[in-house]
Amino acid sequence: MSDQEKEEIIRTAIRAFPDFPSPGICFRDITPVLKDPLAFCSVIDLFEKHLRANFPKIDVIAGLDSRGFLFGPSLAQRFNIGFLLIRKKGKLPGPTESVSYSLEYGKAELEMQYDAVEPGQKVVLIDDLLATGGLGQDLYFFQEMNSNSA
Ligand SMILES: O=P(O)(O)OC[C@H]1O[C@H](OP(=O)(O)OP(=O)(O)O)[C@H](O)[C@@H]1O
Ligand SMILES: Nc1ncnc2[nH]cnc12
Repeated sequence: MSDQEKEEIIRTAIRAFPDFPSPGICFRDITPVLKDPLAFCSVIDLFEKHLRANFPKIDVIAGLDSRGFLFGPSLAQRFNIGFLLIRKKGKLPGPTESVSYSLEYGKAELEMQYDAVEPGQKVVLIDDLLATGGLGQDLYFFQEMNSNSA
């Protein structure tokens, strides 16, 4: 199957819900992608292809709470590398680093364990969608921890 066909399967599966969770927001619902093995596999295939083409060295896949957790582990398996959790505040034990950011609706704070990444490791952040790009701040989060974000 071509990449274009995979993209079409994914695009068709994602549903749009206007005015959810508040007026003016068009919510993109990925749950049908998870229900359909072909759509889910297409997502992982395209992520993998993109990463292999653009990043020669990847040490860790990091998933953003919570929808990044749905795709990250399957992708990490493709590369035979580890997966780490970046969680909403207060969920991870031990020393953590945190960052606050604004979302399309509301604000949030993310945390990761201080020893989750070794200095110099190349980390790929995985999530389901970009709305305002507020999560781009996570790049600074990783830089602060002496890592390199791909
Ligand atoms: O581009 P942005 O404005 O940063 O928004 C995108 C982020 O918002 C959603 O997560 P949310 O915080 O709603 O959490 P959830 O995955 O637990 O629903 C989505 O899964 C992305 O992580
Ligand atoms: N428009 C949107 N659809 C789905 N999830 C979101 N998270 C933030 N904005 C979103």
